[in-house]
Formats: sequence, structure tokens, C-alpha cells
Amino acid sequence: MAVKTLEDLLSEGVSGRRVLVRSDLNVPLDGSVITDDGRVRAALPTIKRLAEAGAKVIVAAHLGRPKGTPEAKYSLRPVADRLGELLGKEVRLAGDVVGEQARAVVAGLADGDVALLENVRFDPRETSKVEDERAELARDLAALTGDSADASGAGGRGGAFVSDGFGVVHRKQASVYDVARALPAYAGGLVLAELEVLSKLTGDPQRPYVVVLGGSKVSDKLAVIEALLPKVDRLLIGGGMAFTFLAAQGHSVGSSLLEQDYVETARKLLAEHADKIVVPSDVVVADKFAADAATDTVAAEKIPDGWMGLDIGPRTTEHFAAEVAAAKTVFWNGPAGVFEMAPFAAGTKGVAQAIADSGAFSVVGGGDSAAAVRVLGLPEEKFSHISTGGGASLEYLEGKELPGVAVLEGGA
Ligand SMILES: Nc1ncnc2c1ncn2[C@@H]1O[C@H](COP(=O)(O)OP(=O)(O)OP(=O)(O)O)[C@@H](O)[C@H]1O
Ligand SMILES: O=C(O)[C@H](O)COP(=O)(O)O
Repeated sequence: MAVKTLEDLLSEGVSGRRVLVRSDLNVPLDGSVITDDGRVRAALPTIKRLAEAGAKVIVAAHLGRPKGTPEAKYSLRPVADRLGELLGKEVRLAGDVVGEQARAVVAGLADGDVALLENVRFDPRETSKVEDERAELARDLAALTGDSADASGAGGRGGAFVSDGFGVVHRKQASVYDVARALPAYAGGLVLAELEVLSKLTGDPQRPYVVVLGGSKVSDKLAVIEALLPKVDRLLIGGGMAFTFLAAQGHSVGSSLLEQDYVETARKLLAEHADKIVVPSDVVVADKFAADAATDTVAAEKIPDGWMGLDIGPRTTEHFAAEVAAAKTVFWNGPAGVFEMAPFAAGTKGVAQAIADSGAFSVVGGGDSAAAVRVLGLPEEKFSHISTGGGASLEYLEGKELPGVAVLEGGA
């Protein structure tokens, strides 16, 4: 990739310069408690290296999907605190994105200090479809790094932008895309590392190449399934998306998650790729979507009316585990069941354990799948790579252009 990188920026020298870093700090929260800080940890090395080299680091990030206006529940306060704990120094959170408070916090930065701007999606221009609006926010962000107030200290060298939020590079948003045109832009270590690992899956993966898909976003992942099928040796389908495939086989799926509009396509894919697609042969069903539901394990073609499938059954888990054990390359996106509730966590745990034990080159992509690895207490180090990107890693595997990367290459 012909881009300038964090290493280039560090060798130019950053001492005294204000450097804007876009990180993906979109973590799962329970109230104000971070339930999985994986993304904060992943963002740390770039921030730390810049701070240690004497930069005044300004971090921009989003949390959730607020609608362009401040909302307390989407404040980055818990993230600023966690980042500070992990860095071992205070991270001041600006009370706004590019307003007076942000300017004041930035003006107070000493060399090596780190500040976090409030949720960039509190500003409606961040996600605007109107390019001029996004460009205006990008200029405001760039101005925070401006060397006018800083020219002497910075030795005439102005600000810089480091794009390190891999999980968000598939978004054409102001703090990801447009800002890279408003400032000298550099690819951060996390973005480069993620792209390098994922390129091993799109290049010439070692075979057998097994992909495990699950989760609940069937329609979102339809394009990925179609794009992946010609490239993989096996596609194991669990989670909520399995029921659309079971319906396509003519089974009744009770009140399980079902994307009726996709049944016909699923039937076509099953017919064309019968040798590759594996769907569940048994499922754990429940009489309601709750941890205290009545449950049963039934054959996939015998889901009773009014019951819903919330996990793959033990026979399926064993089958998936055997496929994974034989693989040389595994990509996993989407939990096999509702792992957040104990009665429906066994399938996800079994599949994840099999991936960890497989010795294959294994990549976990997807917010909930990565969280499942940590929340279920699986040995993280036994996975080759746990991607910080959900949608971003899938779009990459699909072969789509990632705007936040293309702009660094001078394209998009
Ligand atoms: N059988 C099922 N019925 C309903 N929901 C399910 C089922 N199996 C898994 N899920 C839910 O799917 C959710 C995760 O789906 P999702 O497609 O968002 O995966 P992901 O790993 O977060 O990927 P991405 O980051 O791409 O969104 C989990 O919250 C899980 O409870
Ligand atoms: O969680 C993610 O996948 C990234 O942070 C991107 O978030 P978004 O889907 O709300 O753009």
C-alpha cells in the first residue's frame, strides 16, 4: 500500500506537534461500564508511541449511533477514563467536538499529553451525506492541530492526521475520510496490521479454508456470503442466520429469526454450493427470548411452532468443530447463538474453542464475536488475529473499497 505511515511521521519528528488520531473506541457498554475494552487496548500502541515521541495527541472517536446531537448515554467519558488508566496518565475529555471546550483542552496540552474529543457523531456533519458539510467539520478538526498558535514550538511544522480506527475505515465520514484530505495523513499501526492480516484471507489462503458465519444480521451479510462462497472450502452457518437457510430447505422454523425476503436466495445458494454450505442439524430452542426460558434440543427439521432457535445444538457444534479442526485457515464472524444468555452460549463457546485449538491461521472479525471470545473466557492468544473491525473486515473480504484507506492512498 503506497501510503505514508505512522513510522514516516515519527521519523519526520512529532515533538511539540499536535497530531489528530482517529481511533475506533466504539466499545460495548452496560450503562457506563465498558464490558469489553478490546478496542481501547488495540488503539493504545499508536497513541502511546506518539505521546512518547512528544506529540500533543488529540484523539477523535465515536460511540454508538447518536443522531448528530449530544446524548449523555453516548458520551465518551467512560472511554476517556479507561484510556487514561491504560496509558497511566490522565486523558482529558473535551466537552464538545470542535467547539470552545475542545479548543481550550487542546490549547492546554503539553508535549506528550493526550486529549479525547467528545463523540464525533454528536456533530451532525460527521455522518452527513453532503460532502461540503463533512469537509467543513474536517477543516474544524484540522484547525485543532493548527500551527498558528504553536508555530514556534512546532518549529514551523503543522499538524498531522493518523488514521488508526480500522473498525470505521469503511465509513465515508468526516473524521475518517474528509479529514485525511485536510491534513497530511498517515496510516496508523492498527490499520496497517489489520490490512496485512486480512490480506492473507483474500490472497491465497492455506486450504482447507473454512468460514464460520453467525449472528443476527442476515441481510447485511448476504453479500458477504455470495462473495465468499467461490473462495472457501466450507461455509458453516450458525446463529440467527441459519434459520433462513433451514427455511430454504423447506423446514418450519417456528418463531426463530427469519429473513423471508432472503429465503429464495438461500435456496439458490444451497443448490449451487451444496458441497460447501453446512447448516445446523440440531438446534437449542426456547419458548421465549430470555435467559429463564424453557428450552429443548431438537432436530433442525423439528422446531415446534411458537418456539425459537437460539443456539446450534450439540451435534451441530461437534460437526462444526470437526470441520474447523481440519482447516488450515479459519475466518469467524457472528456468534453461533445468543451467547449473552448462558443457556444459549454452548454453541459459540464450542465453535470458538475448536478454532482456538485448531492450529489453523484464524481470524475473528466482528464486534460481538470478538467480545464473545473475551467474555466467554477463551484463550485470546490462541487466535491468530482478533480483528477490531466488524463491518470493516467483512467489507474488506467482500472486496469492497474502504474509503478511509483509499483516501490515504490518494484515491476515493
Ligand atoms: N439464533 C439467534 N437468534 C437471535 N439472535 C442471535 C442468534 N444467534 C446469535 N444471535 C445474536 O447475534 C448477535 C450478533 O450478531 P452480529 O451479526 O451483530 O455479529 P457481530 O459479530 O457483532 O458482527 P458485526 O460486527 O459484523 O455486526 C448477538 O448479539 C447474538 O445474541
Ligand atoms: O462497531 C463498528 O463496527 C464500528 O465502530 C463502526 O460503527 P458503525 O457501524 O456505527 O459505523
